Amino acid sequence: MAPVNATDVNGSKAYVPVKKTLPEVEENGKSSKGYSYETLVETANFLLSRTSVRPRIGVICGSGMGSYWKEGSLAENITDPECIPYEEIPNFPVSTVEGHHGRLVFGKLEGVPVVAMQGRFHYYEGYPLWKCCLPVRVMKLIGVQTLIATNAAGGLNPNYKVGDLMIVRDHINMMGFAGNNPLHGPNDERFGPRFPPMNKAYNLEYRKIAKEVAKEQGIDNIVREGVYTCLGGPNFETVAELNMLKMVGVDAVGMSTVHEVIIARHCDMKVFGLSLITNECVTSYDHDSEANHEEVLDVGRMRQDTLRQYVSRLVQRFASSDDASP
Ligand SMILES: O=P(O)(O)O[C@@H]1C[C@H](O)[C@@H](CO)O1
Ligand SMILES: Nc1nc2[nH]cnc2c(=O)[nH]1
Repeated sequence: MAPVNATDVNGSKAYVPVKKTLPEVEENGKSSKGYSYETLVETANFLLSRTSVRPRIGVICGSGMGSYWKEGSLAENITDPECIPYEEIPNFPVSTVEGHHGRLVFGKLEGVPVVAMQGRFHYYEGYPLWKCCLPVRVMKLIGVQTLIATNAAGGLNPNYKVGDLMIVRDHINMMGFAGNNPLHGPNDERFGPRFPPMNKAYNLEYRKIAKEVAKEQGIDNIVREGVYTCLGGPNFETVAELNMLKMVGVDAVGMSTVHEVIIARHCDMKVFGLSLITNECVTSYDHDSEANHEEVLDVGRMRQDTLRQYVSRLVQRFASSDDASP
């Protein structure tokens, strides 16, 4: 495009667009569009060299599931644990959320080899989406085939109560509507296709198993199934935003998971999503309460035994179901 004339019709200086190519932001020599396949292989090889467990299932422990505290949480229940702090893992981001553990725990849950992320990376911490999801690709490279992504979320469905669990049936990628997608940028076919489908994001068989296990454990009265959405955070939502989300069919609102699931499905991992409803979304101006992070953590602590027992059994049942399938 030719530069516009520097003098506008009134004789004053007009804006002159300068044609320049913005450099790709480099961080430690890595492109802003994501680390290369080879770089992530380096990270995966580091983890394989530091651990003896070879997990097929990866669990992301959300805010309601012991990413903040130790005693009684799922990750603390892993037997023969091999723990690696994020700071020691090449190319890994570090958790900036105060109190988050920030480590990978390799070991066994009900005899099944797993790796758990104790502390995840959120967009609101300042990481681009691709970086928030980097651990999912690393999991894939070390042999993980199933991702269990858990989160804390606000309950928007009026039938939901604080302390309920929601099996994620589907998600709405709100941030993606604005063009912010973890797959944005060049595609490496070694991870997956340029245009991955997303209509079977949350594995149907796992969802059936999760309902069966809820019955067996006598918690089916608190286990729901619904649609999750992620907003960038860190602020909680306005009344108007929540009413809009309700209208489009959202049952629970959080600040994670959706982009991790997109990356997992892109590289053909099977996915199960679970939300802990930690607060009621306020959809009326007459309502006095306000969402807050302390409540999220308190409800997580209150439900930690139930969650630990439920997710541990799910791991065991998903593994047997995978073994049985051709
Ligand atoms: O990591 P998750 O998605 O469980 O954490 C949610 C979102 C925010 O980090 C936090 C808000 O309290 O809970
Ligand atoms: N965006 C969002 N994230 C949450 N995490 C826990 N509760 C909430 C909530 O109400 N909104």
